[in-house]
Amino acid sequence: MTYSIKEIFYTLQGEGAHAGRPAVFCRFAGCNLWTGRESDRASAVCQFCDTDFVGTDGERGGKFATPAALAAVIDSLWPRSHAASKYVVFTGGEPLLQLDGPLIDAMHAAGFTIAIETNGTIAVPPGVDWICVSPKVGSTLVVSKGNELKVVIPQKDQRLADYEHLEFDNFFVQPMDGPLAAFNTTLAIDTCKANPKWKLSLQTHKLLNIP
Ligand SMILES: C[S@@+](CC[C@H](N)C(=O)[O-])C[C@H]1O[C@@H](n2cnc3c(N)ncnc32)[C@H](O)[C@@H]1O
Ligand SMILES: Nc1nc2[nH]cc(C(=O)O)c2c(=O)[nH]1
Ligand code: SF4
Ligand SMILES: [Mg+2]
Repeated sequence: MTYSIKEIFYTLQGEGAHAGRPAVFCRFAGCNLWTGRESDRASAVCQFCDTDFVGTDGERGGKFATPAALAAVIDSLWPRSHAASKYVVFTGGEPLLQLDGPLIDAMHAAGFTIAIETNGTIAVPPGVDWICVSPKVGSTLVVSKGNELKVVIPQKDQRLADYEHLEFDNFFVQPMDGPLAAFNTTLAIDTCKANPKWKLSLQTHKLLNIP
């Protein structure tokens, strides 16, 4: 299939259990919970998105006709002679609308460990090495196990207890960015202190002013 890619960049993973880890980010275009158009935000299932995932016009974005072509661009960003630590994060938009077995195989063939950031509404194909699920109130969660559950708080009608039985190795709350970011950060800290099942995930790339 042809992959529609918004942007590809090399940075540090900003969030979750791997915060600080060098990673190539591959951002797929499109999402199943919002069109990405501001005029649709108020009626979207997911209304708080901080990301432009519309189109293929970002850095190194485009339409890639084969897994090998996409894997080659991702691989070209990894520093030469440090092949042992190759790490790619597939995000979006919603990466599971496009990430498939042939692309997973191509990344593994190039020596990468593969992570995804997903909203959890679409099943994860076999072979993904690190699964981060960030559930959205109002959507149906179908991915009930993985490596980290990263819940953006607060969301209307959200109950953290609904997630605590799921099979994840790490449970994070991440403060919702936006006009109430400072309030939401205090709320997230208080949430973790009151219920230590949860750990704090900050969007450290925003604090550092890196992509
Ligand atoms: C842009 S999403 C793309 C991947 C996937 N669609 C998802 O929602 O997980 C990447 C991460 O950013 C989080 N995120 C999006 N908007 C946010 C905001 N305003 N504040 C905090 N985290 C946000 C998402 O919950 C998700 O964990
Ligand atoms: N540095 C950095 N870390 C991230 N972790 C998840 C991101 C995402 O947008 O999926 C992201 C991102 O956009 N930048
Ligand atoms: S599901 Fe993810 S990409 Fe889609 S609108 Fe929500 S945060 Fe953005
Ligand atoms: Mg982001």
